[in-house]
Amino acid sequence: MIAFADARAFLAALDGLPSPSAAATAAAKERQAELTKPGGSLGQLEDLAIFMAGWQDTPRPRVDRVKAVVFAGNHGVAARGVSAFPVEVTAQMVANFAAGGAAINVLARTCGAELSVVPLDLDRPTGDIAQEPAMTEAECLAALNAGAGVVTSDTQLLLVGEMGIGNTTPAAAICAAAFEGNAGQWCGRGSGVDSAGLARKIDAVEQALALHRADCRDPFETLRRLGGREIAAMAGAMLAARLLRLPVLLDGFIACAAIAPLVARQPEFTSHCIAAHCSAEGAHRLLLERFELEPLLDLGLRLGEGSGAALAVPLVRAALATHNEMATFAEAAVTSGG
Ligand SMILES: Cc1cc2ncn([C@H]3O[C@H](COP(=O)(O)O)[C@@H](O)[C@H]3O)c2cc1C
Ligand SMILES: O=C(O)c1cccnc1
Repeated sequence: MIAFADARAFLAALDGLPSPSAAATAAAKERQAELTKPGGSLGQLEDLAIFMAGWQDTPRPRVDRVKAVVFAGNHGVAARGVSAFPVEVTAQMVANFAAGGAAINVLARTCGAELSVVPLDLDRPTGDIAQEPAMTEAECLAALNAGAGVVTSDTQLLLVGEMGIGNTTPAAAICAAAFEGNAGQWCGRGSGVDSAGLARKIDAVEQALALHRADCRDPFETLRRLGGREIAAMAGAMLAARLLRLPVLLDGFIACAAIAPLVARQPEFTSHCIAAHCSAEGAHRLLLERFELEPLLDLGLRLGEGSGAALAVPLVRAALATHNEMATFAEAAVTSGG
C-alpha cells in the first residue's frame, strides 16, 4: 500500500515517476500492425490498447478489474454561497451512494466497475480558502494518504471521482495557482449556480489567490491552501496509481484540477492517464489543453462523481477486445498491404 510519510515524501514521489514498459509497448504496436485491418484504422482504440499494454507491462492487456473510487469532502468556502446547493447535500449524496441511487452507482454497474465511496470528515468542513488555508499540513497529508491507501495493485484500471458541494470553487483556485490565468477564466457555474452566485465564486477565488498564491510553491502547498480533502485524496490516489503503474481514466473538471499542481510541477505526470471526457464546465477544456490530452468523449456532462470516467470504460474494453481477439493477417490468410 502506498503512503506518504510527509509532504517531502509526496514531492519526492513526484520527482521519481515510473514509466510504462517500452518492451510491452513495442510488442503491442507490432501486434496492432499484424491484425486484419489497415494500419491505424481503429484510430484511438489502437492507441488505447498500446497505452494499456505499456502500463500493464504485457502485450495482451486486460480490463477485468476496474475500480471506481469516489471521495467526498465539505468546504468552508461553500458558506459564501458559491454553489446552487446547500452543503448538507454532500452527506445526503454519500447516503445515496450507499443506497445505490446516484448516477455513479448506475454507471459503475453498467461498465462493470467496483465502486467504493470514501467520505472524509464531512462534519468538519475545510477552512474558507478566501480567508485561510483549507487544511493544516497534517490534514492535507491525511487526505492524500486516504486517497493513496485505496489504490491496490490488483486493479487494472482506476476511476477517481468526487462529491463535495462547492468544490468547483477550490478547483478553480487550484487551476489558477497551478497554471496562471485569472479567477474568471477558471470559474464556471458548477452544479448550476446563478449569475450572482458566479460573481461570489469569482470573488472568493480572487481573494483566495491574493492570499495564498505567493505561498503555493509546490503541489503540496497548493492542495493544502486552496484544495479540500476529497481533492487532495484524488491527487493522492492518482499519484499512487502512477507509482503502482496503474492506468487512470480521468473524470471531469474537479478530478483534473486535483492533479493540476502535480502536472505543473511534472508535465509528464499525466502519461498514465486517459482523458475520459470533456466536461461542460468550460475550464475543463482549458485544463485538458494544459495537460495536452485529447478527451475520448464530449457528452455535455457536468456531474463529477467519476461519471465521465465510467462512460469511457466500454471504449477501453473494446480497444482491448479488438487488440486481443482479432485475427492476424497470417491466421486469417488475408493478404497484408505493403
Ligand atoms: C445532487 C448533486 C449530486 C452531485 N454529484 C456530483 N455533483 C457535483 O457538484 C458539486 C460541484 O458543484 P458546485 O461547486 O457548484 O457545488 C460536486 O459535489 C460535484 O461532484 C453533484 C451536485 C449535486 C447538487
Ligand atoms: O466536470 C465536473 O467534474 C463537474 C462539473 C460541474 C459540477 N460538478 C462536476
